[in-house]
Amino acid sequence: MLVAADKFKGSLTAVEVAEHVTAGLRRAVPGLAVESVPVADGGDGTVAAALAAGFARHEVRVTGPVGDPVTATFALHEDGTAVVEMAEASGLQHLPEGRFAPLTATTYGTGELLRAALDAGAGRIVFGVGGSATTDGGAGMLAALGARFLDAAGDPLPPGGGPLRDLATADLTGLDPRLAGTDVVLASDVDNPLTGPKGAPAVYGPQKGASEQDVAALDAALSHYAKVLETAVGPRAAECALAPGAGAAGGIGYGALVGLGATFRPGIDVMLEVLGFGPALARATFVVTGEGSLDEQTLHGKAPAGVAAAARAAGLDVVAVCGRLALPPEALGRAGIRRAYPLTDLEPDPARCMAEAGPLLERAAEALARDFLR
Ligand SMILES: Nc1ncnc2c1ncn2[C@@H]1O[C@H](COP(=O)(O)OP(=O)(O)OP(=O)(O)O)[C@@H](O)[C@H]1O
Ligand SMILES: O=C(O)[C@H](O)CO
Repeated sequence: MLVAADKFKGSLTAVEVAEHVTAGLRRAVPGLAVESVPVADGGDGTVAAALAAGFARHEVRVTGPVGDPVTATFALHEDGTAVVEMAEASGLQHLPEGRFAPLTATTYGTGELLRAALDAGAGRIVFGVGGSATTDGGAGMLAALGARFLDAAGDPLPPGGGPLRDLATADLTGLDPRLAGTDVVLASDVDNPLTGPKGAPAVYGPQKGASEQDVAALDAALSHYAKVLETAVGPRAAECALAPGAGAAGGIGYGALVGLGATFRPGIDVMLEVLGFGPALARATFVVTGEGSLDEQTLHGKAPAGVAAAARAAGLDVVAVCGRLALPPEALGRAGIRRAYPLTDLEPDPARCMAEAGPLLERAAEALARDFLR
C-alpha cells in the first residue's frame, strides 16, 4: 500500500495527510504494510515534500517580496540535487499583513536563495515555482545572481515588475559563473507564456492584487523587458517568452529559461522522480493519492493526476482522498482514479471539515480500506 498525496491546503500538510491516512487504513486492516511518499507539484509544499523524502534542510535569511528579510528553506540531497521553491522567498505568504504589492514585489530573495544553494554545493537545482507575490519576470532573481538592469540614466531599476517599463539596458554577463555548470529544471505548476491574454499578468496578476490597470501596465512592462533582453542575449529571449512555463510565478519562469538556462518540465513529473516515487511504486500493490480540492485543475497536471497516471501505467488501482470533490465520477475515471473519498461527505459544515480534517481523514481512510482492501 502506497500513500502518495499532496497537502490539503488550509488544513493539512502532505506529511500529515500521509500520517492520518495510514492511521485510518491500519485501524481497518491491523498490521497493514503502508509506505508513504508525500508529494508536491513544484508549488508550495515542494521543499516540505523533499525534506520528508530525506533531503537535508538549509535555512537562509533572504530579501522578502517587499524588502523585509524572511527566512527561506531549501532542501539538498547528498547527490547534489537541491530543491528550491520560489515561494519560500517570494511567495504570497510573505506579504506583511497580507498587503499586496503587484507592481513592486520582487524575486530578489529567490535569487539569493538560489545562490545559497550553489554555495552549499548544489550541482542540479529543481526550481519549484508558483504561489508568488511577484510579477517581475524574474528580474529581481537575476539581479541577485549578478545581472544588471539599468534605466536610461544608467541607474539600477527599483524592484518589481512595474519599473521594468523604464528598462533601457540589460546585462547578463555578470551572472554567477557556477550557473553555467548547473542543471536547472523549472518545475512549474502552470504552462502559460510570459505575456498576452494567457500571460502571467492577465491570468495570475489578479490573485496578487493587480487591478485591471495594473495588469495592463505589467503586461506592457514585461513585453518591454523581453524586448530589451532580446537585444542583450539574442533571439532565444523571444522564444523563451513564448515557451510553456515562461509565465509561471509572475514570469520568473521566463527569467529562469533566459538567464539560468533552465529546462521546463511539469512540476509533478520532476517531483515524482526526485521524491523516489518510482521505486516506491514498484513495491506497491495499491495506491492512495489526494489533495485538498479534487477539481478541474487537478486534471491539468496536479499531483493526484500525475500519481494516478504513473500508478495506472504500472497496472495498479488508485483511489483518492480529498477535502472537497468537484469532479464527476467519469472525470475521475479518465484521470485513472477509481473512487474519491471527500471529507465533506463525512462533515458537511465546511469550517468543521477544515478544523477536524485529521480525524475525518482517518475515517475516510477506514471506509476506503473496507471498500477496497478486505
Ligand atoms: N479539510 C478540508 N475540508 C474540505 N475542504 C478542504 C479541506 N482542506 C482543504 N480543502 C479545500 O481545498 C482547497 C485547497 O485545495 P488544494 O489543497 O488542492 O490546493 P490548491 O489551491 O489547488 O493549490 P495547489 O496548486 O498548491 O495544490 C481549499 O481552499 C478548500 O476548499
Ligand atoms: O505564482 C503564480 O503566479 C501562480 O502560482 C502561477 O505560477
